[in-house]
Amino acid sequence: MSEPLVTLRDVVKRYDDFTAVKRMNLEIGAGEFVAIMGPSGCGKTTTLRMLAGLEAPTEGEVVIDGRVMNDVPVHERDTPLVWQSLALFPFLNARENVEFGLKMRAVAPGARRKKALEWLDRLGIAEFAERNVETLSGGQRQRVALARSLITEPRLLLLDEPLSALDAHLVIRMQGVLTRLQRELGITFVHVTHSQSEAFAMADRVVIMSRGEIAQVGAPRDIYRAPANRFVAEFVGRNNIIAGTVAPVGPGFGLLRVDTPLGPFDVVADDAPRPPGEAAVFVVGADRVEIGREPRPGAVPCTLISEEFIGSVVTLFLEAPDGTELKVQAQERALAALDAGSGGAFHLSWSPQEAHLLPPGA
Ligand SMILES: Nc1ncnc2c1ncn2[C@@H]1O[C@H](COP(=O)(O)OP(=O)(O)OP(=O)(O)O)[C@@H](O)[C@H]1O
Repeated sequence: MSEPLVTLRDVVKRYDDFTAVKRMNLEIGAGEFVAIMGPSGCGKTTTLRMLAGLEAPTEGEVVIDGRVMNDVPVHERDTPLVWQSLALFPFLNARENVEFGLKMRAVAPGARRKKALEWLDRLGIAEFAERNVETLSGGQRQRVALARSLITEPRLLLLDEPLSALDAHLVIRMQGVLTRLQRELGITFVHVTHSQSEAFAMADRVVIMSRGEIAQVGAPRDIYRAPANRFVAEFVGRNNIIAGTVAPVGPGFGLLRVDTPLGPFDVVADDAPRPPGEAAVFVVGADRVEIGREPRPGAVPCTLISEEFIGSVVTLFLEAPDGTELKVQAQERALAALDAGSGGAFHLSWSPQEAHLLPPGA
């Protein structure tokens, strides 16, 4: 990571006797795109509001660009926050809304007008400059809000679910707009979202929070393929989580054997001490499971419970004889040959390389 622009050092936020953020430590590099995600109430917005100066930490330090910001009021900061409801001024047109930040900085009318038009153009909405914002569509208003936040050229832009009110096709377009802008401008983005696809599509690093704590920080691929604990494995979804105990005799070759109710499985060993009989949990991505009609050595026999279509990708939910639910994700075309609709037995398998061990006790 580049030099950190933002450092959260042992940050705690309490509301009376409820702790919304528990001793959080995080560094965000200059020019990084970081997404914060997690279930409702996990402390995402509280964290973002502390970065924006809308909340003061109860303990710890929020450092931005080398300066401790705990007590710096919002109007002395350069950390605009864009959120779902936008809070555009309804009595101003698009250009006037965008100009607002420069007006507050006493920039001359001609100069700020020119700059506002440049930003509206950059966001592809120059033609709406003189329109009242109330008459614009959701996506257009979202762009006005972004232009208004970016016109002061902040080093850090905070985004709180900015796309959650938009239609699915607009979300994809706005994701493109946001990532392009972020790369072109080199501004650090911290983006709070409920949406995994949004976070994984845009962010360099994703922070997963649970109950006021960071559960994992990493590149989207690492979070997806190598979850640090059961919470993350379940939260990112489409993972098969299989629990067992370390077998008395291992297969060697860097592999560990885990005895499970589905049978013994070999998985890639990690560095943790793994005495025989100790609990071991591993994760296999649903898209890494092979499914066939024929029994194969080591494959798990299953019956199909349900199917879910998302575009051309299908997820099959199956049940093993002991009641364990397993998921398989594949292209619809690849599954057509299996004739899933006719019922009957399926056999699932995966290679040891696709099985990711969770750390002991995680
Ligand atoms: N002003 C406040 N007073 C008391 N409790 C608060 C206050 N603000 C937030 N909380 C609590 O802190 C916890 C974290 O809230 P926060 O808004 O950060 O969650 P979130 O992860 O952003 O959730 P969501 O996804 O639902 O927006 C919640 O339990 C919330 O009720």
